[in-house]
Formats: sequence, structure tokens, C-alpha cells
Amino acid sequence: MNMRLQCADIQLDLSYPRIMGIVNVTPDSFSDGGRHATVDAAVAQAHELIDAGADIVDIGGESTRPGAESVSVDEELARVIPVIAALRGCGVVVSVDTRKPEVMCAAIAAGAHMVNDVEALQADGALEVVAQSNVALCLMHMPGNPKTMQALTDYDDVVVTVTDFLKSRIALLLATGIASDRVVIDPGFGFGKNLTQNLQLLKHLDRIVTLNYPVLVGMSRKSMLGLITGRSIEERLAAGLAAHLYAVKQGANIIRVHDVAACRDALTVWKMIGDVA
Ligand SMILES: Cn1cnc2c(O)nc(N)nc21
Repeated sequence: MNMRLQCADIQLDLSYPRIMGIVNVTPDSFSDGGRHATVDAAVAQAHELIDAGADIVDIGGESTRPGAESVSVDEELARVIPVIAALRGCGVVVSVDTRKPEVMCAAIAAGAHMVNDVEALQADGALEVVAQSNVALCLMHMPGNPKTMQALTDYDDVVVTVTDFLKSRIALLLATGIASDRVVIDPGFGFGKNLTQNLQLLKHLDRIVTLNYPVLVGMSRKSMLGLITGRSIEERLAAGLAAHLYAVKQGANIIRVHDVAACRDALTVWKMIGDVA
């Protein structure tokens, strides 16, 4: 695996695990003070995550949780572009979490260094938009879309299906001329997988790691952790740290979390152990 991820003008060293902090710019994420308050709150939250140790901040304007309603292009643009523009020069990788080519294009123009697409650039025009840039790309596995995916959990072998999907997307990107050091892959925990299938993907994550591309995982606060522990969404930090450290042990390179400070401490312990003779 290449140890440096090309994120536009930033090269991210992946010789040790990195943290992607989550910034949801969706009105229900913040006190409903309307657009301006939402953008300001999102920018402030991004800076909090950066101060807490995030290597990447992931700016999303459309919820991708199961059953989530889709958001129009104009609404998503209005939510995320002002935040991305305000983060120009912030010193860390700024990622845009979107499935829409129009949002990718505007985000890249506003200074985004990475596109995080839960649909792995399958939307018409998405591949063309990113091929004309040098941003990093995260390709995630999701059957269907957030409204249909939870009914699409009939796999012969979820690890084989997900691995084959990621291999096919990688091949398509390389054939489009996209450099391999821009590509990150992600099994998509919680996207069209039941609990057993999520745990199988985690247990056998090494088989995705052997595709030899940086692996991003995101299990923070997800329902798979609630099903195991019985904890509510606000009480899943310990479970999330355990799952993410297991993924790092399997070779994951980037973990996508809400609680950056706690994750930073966990990875600092991890790195110290790794660095000792
Ligand atoms: C936007 N989003 C929500 N969960 C995610 C996950 O697990 N991976 C990636 N890449 N994006 C996610």
C-alpha cells in the first residue's frame, strides 16, 4: 500500500492510523438557528475537531443514515460550500461527504482536498468531475441507497461481495487515469449490512486491506454498536473505540469518528506501543 495519500496539495502520511472527524451540516445536527447559524456552528465544530487532533474533517450536508431523505443539490450546496470555503487554509485535509457531482465540483473549487462518496462515484458525471482534479477519493460499498440499502442484505458472502465491488471500482478509476495514490477504500459499515455481516467485515477486514489501498472505516455511534451493547447513540464511545482499534489492528488506516479527542488518545497509546522496541 502506498504510505502517502495525495489530497490535492496535501500529502497525508499513512504510516500510522489517522482520524477523520465528522461534521454534519444538517439543520437537525444543530440548534435550529437556520442557515447562518448552521454554517457558523459547523465551522466552529470543525475547528474544535481539528484542535482535538483530527487529521481530516469530513463535511456532509445530506444524512446517509438508513431511511434518510435525500437533499436537493441546491440545499446541499448551500449547506456545505460555505463551510468548506471557511476552512480554506485550516491546516488539515478537508473532505466533502457527498454523492452529487455538482457538490463535488463546487467543493473542490472551494478548496476541498478529498471527496468521500458513500456511492463510490457511481453517479453520472462523478468520475469525470474528480478525474479533472487531484483530490483524494474514498470509495465506499453501499448496496442501493440510504432508503433501500437495509433491505439489500442478501449476500452469499459479504466479505467477497464487498471486496469484489471495491476491486471493480478501483479498476474503473485507474482506467480513467486517476492515480492510485489518491484512492481510499471503505467497506461501508452499517450500509446495507446486518449485525452479523458488519462483524464479519470487521473480523475479516484484513482481506480488504490486502487489496493494497488505504482503508477507511466508520463505526462511530452506529446501530451495530447499539445492538451489541444496548447503549443509546450518545453512549457508544467505548464500543466504538473497541471496534475501531480492532480495525486498526487489522490494518485500517483512517477511522471516521465523532469523538476525535477520545480517539486521539486511543491511537496515541496504539502508536506508542507500535513504536517501542
Ligand atoms: C458519510 N458516512 C457515514 N458513515 C460512513 C462510513 O462508514 N464511511 C464513509 N467513507 N463515509 C461515511
